[in-house]
Amino acid sequence: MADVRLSDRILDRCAPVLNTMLEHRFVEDVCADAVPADVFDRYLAYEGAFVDTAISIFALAVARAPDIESRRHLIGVLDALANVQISYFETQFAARDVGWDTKLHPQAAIFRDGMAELAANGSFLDIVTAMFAAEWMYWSWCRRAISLPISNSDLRAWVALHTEDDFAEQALWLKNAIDRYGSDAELDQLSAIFTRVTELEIIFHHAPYEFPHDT
Ligand SMILES: Cc1ncc(C[n+]2csc(CCO)c2C)c(N)n1
Repeated sequence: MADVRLSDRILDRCAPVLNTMLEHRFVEDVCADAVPADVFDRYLAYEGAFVDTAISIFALAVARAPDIESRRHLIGVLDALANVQISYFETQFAARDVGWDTKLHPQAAIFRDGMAELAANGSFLDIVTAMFAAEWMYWSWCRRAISLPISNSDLRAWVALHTEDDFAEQALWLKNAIDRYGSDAELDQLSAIFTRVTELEIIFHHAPYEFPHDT
């Protein structure tokens, strides 16, 4: 076991919950080209809010990073979030009935608040692991989905964004950072964070299907 990387041990430990997320109705609907239009609209509103939150989370990671190499990399992530991902939502929202001011479904708010809390209270490695869970999961299912027909070109573009080299490198950087900065003694703690994030993801991806909501 000694030669198995910490990040792979975490993935192994968390495989059941990760697989549950990878089989989520939303993922299955994307792969079956069957996401209802109103579900996609609400998903985009909640996603846009999360990408905005992700900027704050990565900013905390920059603040707590142990060296300049990590800081440089994470500042690049912040740049991509602010100038590539947010731009995608600006274009989408201009053409739709939803936007930055759309009220979050309570379950989308649970995800946002849970992620923000993990970051606020977590160490550099805790934050890296939380975002590794979120990015690795998207990279995994989007690679599957991109080889299937997706008739909505906006949804297709969103899936494609998560299969590009830049995104893959980012997910791999997080994975490698766990191995570089973590130790086996942290396996339990980091696996708990990975599990918690993936549970929050499952809650988040139910939200666009549950409408109307009145809270
Ligand atoms: C709900 C949700 N979970 C994970 C991702 C994947 N993802 C794409 S960009 C980004 C932030 C940093 O790059 C993350 C985590 C997502 N988009 N939405």
